[in-house]
Amino acid sequence: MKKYNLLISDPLSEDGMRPLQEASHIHMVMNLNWNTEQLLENIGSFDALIVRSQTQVTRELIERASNLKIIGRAGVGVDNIAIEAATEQGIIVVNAPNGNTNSAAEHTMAMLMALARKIPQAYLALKQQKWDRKSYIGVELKDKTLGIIGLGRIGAEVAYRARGQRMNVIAYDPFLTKEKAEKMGIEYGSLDDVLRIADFITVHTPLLKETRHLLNKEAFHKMKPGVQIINCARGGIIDEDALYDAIVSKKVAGAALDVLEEEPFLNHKLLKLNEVIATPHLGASTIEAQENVAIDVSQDILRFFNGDPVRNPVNMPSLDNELLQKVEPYFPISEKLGEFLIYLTDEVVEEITITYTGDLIKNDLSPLSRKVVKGMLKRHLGTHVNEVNALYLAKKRGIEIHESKTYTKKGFSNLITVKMKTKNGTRSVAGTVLSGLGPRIVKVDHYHVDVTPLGHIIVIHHTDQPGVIGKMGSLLAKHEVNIATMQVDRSNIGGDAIMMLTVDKHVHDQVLQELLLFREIHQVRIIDL
Ligand SMILES: NC(=O)c1ccc[n+]([C@@H]2O[C@H](COP(=O)([O-])OP(=O)(O)OC[C@H]3O[C@@H](n4cnc5c(N)ncnc54)[C@H](O)[C@@H]3O)[C@@H](O)[C@H]2O)c1
Ligand SMILES: O=C(O)[C@H](O)COP(=O)(O)O
Repeated sequence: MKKYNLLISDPLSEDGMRPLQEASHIHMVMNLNWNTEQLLENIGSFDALIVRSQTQVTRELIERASNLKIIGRAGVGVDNIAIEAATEQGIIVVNAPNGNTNSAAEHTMAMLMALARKIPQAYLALKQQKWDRKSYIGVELKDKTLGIIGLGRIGAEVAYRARGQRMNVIAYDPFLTKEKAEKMGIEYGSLDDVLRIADFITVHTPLLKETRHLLNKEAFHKMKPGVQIINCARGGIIDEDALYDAIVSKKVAGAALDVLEEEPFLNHKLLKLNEVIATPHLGASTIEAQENVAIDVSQDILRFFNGDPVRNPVNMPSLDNELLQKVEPYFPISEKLGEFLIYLTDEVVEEITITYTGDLIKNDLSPLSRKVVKGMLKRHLGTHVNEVNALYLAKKRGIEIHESKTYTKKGFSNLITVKMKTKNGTRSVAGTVLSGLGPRIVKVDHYHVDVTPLGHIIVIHHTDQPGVIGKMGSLLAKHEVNIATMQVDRSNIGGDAIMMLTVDKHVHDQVLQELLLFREIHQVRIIDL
């Protein structure tokens, strides 16, 4: 049995990793002390890598990772992973988005309360033998307004907890509707509303181009005097210079920070301000969260190496069980349609249109489209192409991919038609899965056929006239090529026709050349699927 080498480069829960430890086909190496150079030097021998937020999985590291197939992030944020580079290399990235939600929300509440009551500052004074009750007068949370920017998993949990503290909550999230806010018992607002109204502002967005420095000089300017800020999401969402100035100018009364732009942060100027309290990125650091994320990521790594679809892909569409059950039977035919079609041309492919017809169209069919494109590219790019990088590789080669859906049924409960445009015209192939019989190619261009897409296939375009089949049969017999099945269709009597043969062995070029010597035969394609 093939053994896969797995590197774990950040501290993870041992209990959570047990499924991987017990898997006989996984060889786990835990190395928490490698510096960047050592990582670069050694990454080439690993099939899988698991990290938290500490290891920087840069483009350079990914480009050195010639055997890497999967990167697991035991947590939510993937801003330490060069996702684009991973996608280009066909490396799947998975994360564990649900396991630390609760802990991060609880940490946010702990920071909110500690900030409001100046607990860390008072504790520090006590440790320094100072009994000072005047300097640490706080504020109540009850009836204050908490502004939440980013109402995803953690933001929503924070909202529920803040309501429990009898706070008013106003939230901004591009996906938040008035109805949803009402249902949650909170107010829905724009970003400006949140900045203007809130007494405390907590951010819970990912770090993206759009969220970098979301709280900047202008944003602080719009806030209420005396506002307090919490960041238990990602360093970089807040412009740290702007926050520093806003605190020094007394516009902002305090800030609680679990994360900063550069970590570890020991000598940051913000930490020198009395108004700032901080923790060293501890939002997910609970026994429960660490066990949860380690289990989730381990299971996805195992699923991947067992050939099963992963649950939490970051650079591919995710497939829940319900969707998987519907689309999985169509995986083989989708890939074979792509593989088959590419044999029909010697020209550069400019455009691919994948049309889905039938019951399946209510679902996200992009996993099938990825299979089609993978099948097409595989012939020329080999095993390097997979479901992760197929669309990227097609785009890089200037191939436009279109997907369309139509309800109109044409005799099959579901039909997938793939059309390929080259400078010489278009060719197409359609396929389905027949109940109890499996995948079938049912149409090539406008001809109807019924062929299992497997093994060696000869596609012959010819003129419909007596004797062609006989001549062709004798020629194949002369070369000891046994015909397994044969399909014929034509445009009209005496017009253009197609013959599709499945044969028992690979057909050599010599046979193809001899077939083309027959006047009635216009084109021959030898296909090995
Ligand atoms: N401190 C920690 O240890 C810790 C632990 C867990 C998660 N996190 C971080 O917390 C953040 C949130 O995690 P999550 O699991 O809730 O993610 P999530 O994807 O469930 O939620 C993020 C939300 O932000 C919203 N959003 C995106 N752009 C926005 C914008 N410009 N303005 C307002 N909202 C926007 C999204 O619509 C989404 O609803 C992430 O940055 C994650 O990395 C930190
Ligand atoms: O995004 C996350 O999941 C958190 O920031 C946790 O990061 P960590 O795994 O390094 O604690």
